[in-house]
Amino acid sequence: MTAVSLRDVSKVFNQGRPDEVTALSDIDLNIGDGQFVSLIGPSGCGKSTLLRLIADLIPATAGVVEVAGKSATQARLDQEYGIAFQQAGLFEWRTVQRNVELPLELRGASRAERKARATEMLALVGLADFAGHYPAQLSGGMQQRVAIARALAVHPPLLLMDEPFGALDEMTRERLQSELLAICAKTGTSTVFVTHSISEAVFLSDKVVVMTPRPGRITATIDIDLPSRDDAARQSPAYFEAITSVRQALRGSSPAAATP
Ligand SMILES: Nc1ncnc2c1ncn2[C@@H]1O[C@H](COP(=O)(O)OP(=O)(O)OP(=O)(O)O)[C@@H](O)[C@H]1O
Repeated sequence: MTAVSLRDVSKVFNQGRPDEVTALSDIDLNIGDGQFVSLIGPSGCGKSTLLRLIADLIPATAGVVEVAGKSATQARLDQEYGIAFQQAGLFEWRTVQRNVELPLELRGASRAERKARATEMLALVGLADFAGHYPAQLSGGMQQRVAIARALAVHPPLLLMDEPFGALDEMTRERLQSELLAICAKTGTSTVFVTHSISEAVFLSDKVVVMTPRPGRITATIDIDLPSRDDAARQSPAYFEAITSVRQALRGSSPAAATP
């Protein structure tokens, strides 16, 4: 089945006003079940807007957005996806455990079910021993792992992530990338991942979608085929070749490259 499908989608902000912005134009994108897809492109090319359309946080101006074969609105109501942003966005006054329980509370899950699921998710992200801590007592990387656990707590088939590792140091980032891949493989979750990092996109993805600004469009879709997704993969010729392909696609799409 198709996890996400966008057909001929556009998004115009402030339509009809002097400050009108066409953030996205002619977007066609299909993401298969279990696929990991990254969106990459220069600032302002509409990556976050695309993610927000899929999440039904904002409506499309034209075109069709479907998640798990349903309208984006229905998919949101059915909690078909979890979201994690650059800021972990945890509630400071709730313990780690109770942060992860939140989406289950919103769904009306029983106390026992919430506790069991949160415990399972915290074990999955390696934070079983921190359930009783408060967010301020955790490092940035640990807070991101709590945010991922929370996003996955309702076992959504789809995970939407907007630069979740952007604020982390390189070593923590690489470790969380590997952990995320392991979690997605274990749970069969499809993922849409926004990043500014070419190497991050290549390491994580089955498919890298390259976007260009003004108006935001998709200019290339690059399939990534690495022999493995472990640390050795970061040294493989296939990894460096894929990085070059994405870099070239980005150069081709940058305004500077169009200047004679
Ligand atoms: N709520 C809004 N109202 C008006 N314009 C908006 C709004 N949200 C985004 N835009 C505009 O839409 C365009 C795309 O923005 P978006 O945040 O999706 O880009 P991005 O690729 O995620 O950028 P970055 O990499 O800097 O995060 C930009 O020109 C932005 O100014």
